Amino acid sequence: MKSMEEAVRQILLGIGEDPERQGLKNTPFRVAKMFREVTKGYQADPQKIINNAIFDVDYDEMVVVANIEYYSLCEHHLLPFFGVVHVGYIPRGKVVGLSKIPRIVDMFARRLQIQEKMTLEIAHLLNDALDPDGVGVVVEGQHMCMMMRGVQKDKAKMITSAMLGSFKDDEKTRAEFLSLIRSPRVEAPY
Ligand SMILES: Nc1nc2c(ncn2[C@@H]2O[C@H](COP(=O)(O)OP(=O)(O)OP(=O)(O)O)[C@@H](O)[C@H]2O)c(=O)[nH]1
Ligand SMILES: [Zn+2]
Repeated sequence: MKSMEEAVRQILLGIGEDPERQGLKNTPFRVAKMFREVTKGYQADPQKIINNAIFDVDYDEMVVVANIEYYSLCEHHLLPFFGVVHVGYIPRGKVVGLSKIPRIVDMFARRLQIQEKMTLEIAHLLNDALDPDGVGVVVEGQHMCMMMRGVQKDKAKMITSAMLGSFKDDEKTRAEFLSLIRSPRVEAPY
């Protein structure tokens, strides 16, 4: 903790600032606290998040939760990337409590990430926990490291997907999922 604060102090010195001036005096403390907050997904236990909320149900049609907003940090630049996640699955006897899906998204988003890995991690956790007929995850992301620096393309959006089971093997299932998340009724807020 103290070493994180010292590291932030060094960054302030590195950019030519005066870490002792009034506005910056508490900044090393604030930044260390902020980093712990936005990376608290490392401490989360996936079993604890979902174990108590798996329910036996006969429902065997597609379940879709669209437009789950997330904020993550790219592991290359420690700058935010953010957007929405769409999750779909076809249960095989077991469903998960609705709120647990955004909690799973947050658990993986609040780490240093690349979007592809986060997409896969969400899909595999649901697949392992529910043993469903299939899982689909689509992630839309805008990356600050590409918007405010580097190539500076602020309209470019990255779209990644992970399709498992019937979402991978069955074209109709995949098409149904993609059409549900593209429906104007679930238009992304971004
Ligand atoms: N595939 C992928 N790449 C990412 C993600 N977040 C950031 N990147 C990219 O990671 C790459 C790192 O490339 P480097 O050449 O090592 O770093 P850089 O010199 O800062 O690259 P520029 O951004 O092109 O200036 C960049 O192309 C970023 O756009 C992500 O979630 N997925
Ligand atoms: Zn980056």
